[in-house]
Amino acid sequence: MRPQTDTIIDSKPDTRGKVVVEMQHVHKSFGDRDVLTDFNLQLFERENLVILGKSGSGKSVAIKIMVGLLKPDSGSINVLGYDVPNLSNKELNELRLQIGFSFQLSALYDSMSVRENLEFPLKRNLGIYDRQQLNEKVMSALQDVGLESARDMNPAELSGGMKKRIGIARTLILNPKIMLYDEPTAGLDPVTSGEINELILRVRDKYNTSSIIITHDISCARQTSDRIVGLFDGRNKVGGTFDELKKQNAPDLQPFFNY
Ligand SMILES: Nc1ncnc2c1ncn2[C@@H]1O[C@H](COP(=O)(O)OP(=O)(O)OP(=O)(O)O)[C@@H](O)[C@H]1O
Repeated sequence: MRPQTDTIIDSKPDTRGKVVVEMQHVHKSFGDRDVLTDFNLQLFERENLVILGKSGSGKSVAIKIMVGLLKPDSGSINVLGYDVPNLSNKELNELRLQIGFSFQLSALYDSMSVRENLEFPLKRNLGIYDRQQLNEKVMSALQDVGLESARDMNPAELSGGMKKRIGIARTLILNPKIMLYDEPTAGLDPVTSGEINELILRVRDKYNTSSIIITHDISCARQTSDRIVGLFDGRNKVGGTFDELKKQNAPDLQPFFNY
């Protein structure tokens, strides 16, 4: 079923794979604050979908509902075939193992080296303790993000861009089917932001992942997106490719494009 948005332009419907995430008519309030009023989203296999919206528009709330960290007041959420609001804790854990969450602040453990940070999810989530297997997986993840040389460094020695890359490597190491990037370029200079954006594209191409990228950075949206959904007033009001949205000149998007 197509999402109910104000303006959806469907540029290449026939080339899309199967739907991996579907959120329909999702409502969420905190007290008397309505954050999501009728939020709809479809994410297709091997698609980079950007959710664009200003600060406080509910992007993170939408993602937390998607992975079962928050319960919606109403609406349906299906992720990789799981009916998210009705999952047991065991099923939720099963689902979350297939989703990689790249946090805004990288969330690396300062007391651990880069190598130890990357080994941590392998040990905790997959029960891998074999030294050779750990070494191979760590090196492969570091190669993916172009930072083999940082293996024995501590997070404090890394630049902001390097931290983001290691954060992405730590997420990729579990081979997720879906990647969630929360403000991947926040706090980075334009050159480093461009490198992170390229990495996001490489991850899609190499691993065939589907990704949701939450951002208010229009350059990030332009570079990384196959499709963009604009979240305004609690709803996904506009959708389409970057060029389609630019042409459309929707009032809600003007502050982003005119930035
Ligand atoms: N657990 C919570 N309890 C109460 N209010 C919340 C909670 N989580 C989010 N909110 C509110 O929901 C609104 C949307 O927050 P959200 O974090 O989703 O915004 P965002 O679009 O991700 O913004 P940003 O780009 O600044 O991260 C905000 O007004 C926030 O205060």
